[in-house]
Amino acid sequence: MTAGDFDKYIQIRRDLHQIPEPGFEEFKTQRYLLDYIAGLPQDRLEVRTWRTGILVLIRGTAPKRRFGYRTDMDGLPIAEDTGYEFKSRHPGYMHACGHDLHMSIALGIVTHFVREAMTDDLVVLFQPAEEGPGGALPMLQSEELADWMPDQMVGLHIAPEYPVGTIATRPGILFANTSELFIDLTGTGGHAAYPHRANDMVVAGSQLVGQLQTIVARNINPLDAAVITIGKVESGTKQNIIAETARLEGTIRTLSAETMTVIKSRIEALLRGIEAGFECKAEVDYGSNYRQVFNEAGLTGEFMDWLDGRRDVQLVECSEAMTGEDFGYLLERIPGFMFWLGVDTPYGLHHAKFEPKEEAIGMAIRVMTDYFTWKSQS
Ligand SMILES: CC(=O)N[C@@H](CCC[C@H](N)C(=O)O)C(=O)O
Repeated sequence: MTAGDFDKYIQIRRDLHQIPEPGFEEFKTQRYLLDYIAGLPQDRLEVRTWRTGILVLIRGTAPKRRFGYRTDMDGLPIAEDTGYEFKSRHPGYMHACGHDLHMSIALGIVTHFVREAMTDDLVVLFQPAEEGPGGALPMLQSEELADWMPDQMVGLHIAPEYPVGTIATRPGILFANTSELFIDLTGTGGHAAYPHRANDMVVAGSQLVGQLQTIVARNINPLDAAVITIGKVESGTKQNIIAETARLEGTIRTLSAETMTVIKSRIEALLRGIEAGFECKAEVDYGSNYRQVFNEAGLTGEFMDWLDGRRDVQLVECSEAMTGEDFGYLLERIPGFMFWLGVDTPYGLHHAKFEPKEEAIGMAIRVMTDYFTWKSQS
């Protein structure tokens, strides 16, 4: 592939960047991807859709194995604040987690192997709803994937903190276990001047936010990493009305499944305390839960050794991160690994000013196509 070809994938990323959509509503994104794939030589290609996702099988010349590669597709509810000319055209939505780059890289991989067939088969999964409620598990369980199940799975995620050219990964756990967290408090609303006749859920909710932060600080071994973040609080309608309800929305992250259980039981204990203390009702819903991303040691070690010989890659053996990824479900069933791809930007994932360096797209396509070709020959 030439540098000119890589420019095409930058344009694709920019097109996709303009149409970020919520999980399982990636209709325009799916249409864009299907139109692109329809324009490729079709002789080795089979395409299936599953909800808003796509599965692409590229038949090898004499397949003995089936490799798998996965990209996510959805955007985030963030009002974009970049300086891009190709800003999101969907108000309040943005590709702020790199899924536009991920998809463009996946199209580059598909394009390469329909033109230059490898011996083995390759299945490329365009998976919806990574940010929630999670597309990986139902896609894994789908009829569409059942007879195309790969023997090995690879995925990447862009990393703002590393320079372009860097690949960071590790054998074992890479990303945390996650659980969403939705708490609803219900009390009694009323006039702001008569607090004694009401039961104020702004006060109960505020106390609860503080109490939740004591779980990681006071109930979890400091050597066992865990996070509770409340990212959204909703309560009240007007400054002189006592709020009847409060809703807290957040996420829990842990490096072990046991710690997740401990945190959930502590949350429930605190909710019983809030109910007793504020004479209100407290309900919790854990939304979607993702398994840890656990890199299979043999394949990850082999990939890292292979990368070590490349002059265009700076390999980093990184620490675990408290990010989550439903790719963990794929790795629970199929051996494989995920890695971070450096995109060098001062603003982190999920930030409105997030501007990843696009040169990483070509680099990732080159590394992944070389890797699958090498694996297919080994
Ligand atoms: C890579 C990344 O940023 N992934 C998300 C996954 C979110 C899972 C779920 N909706 C939750 O919030 O728990 C992340 O926030 O780590």
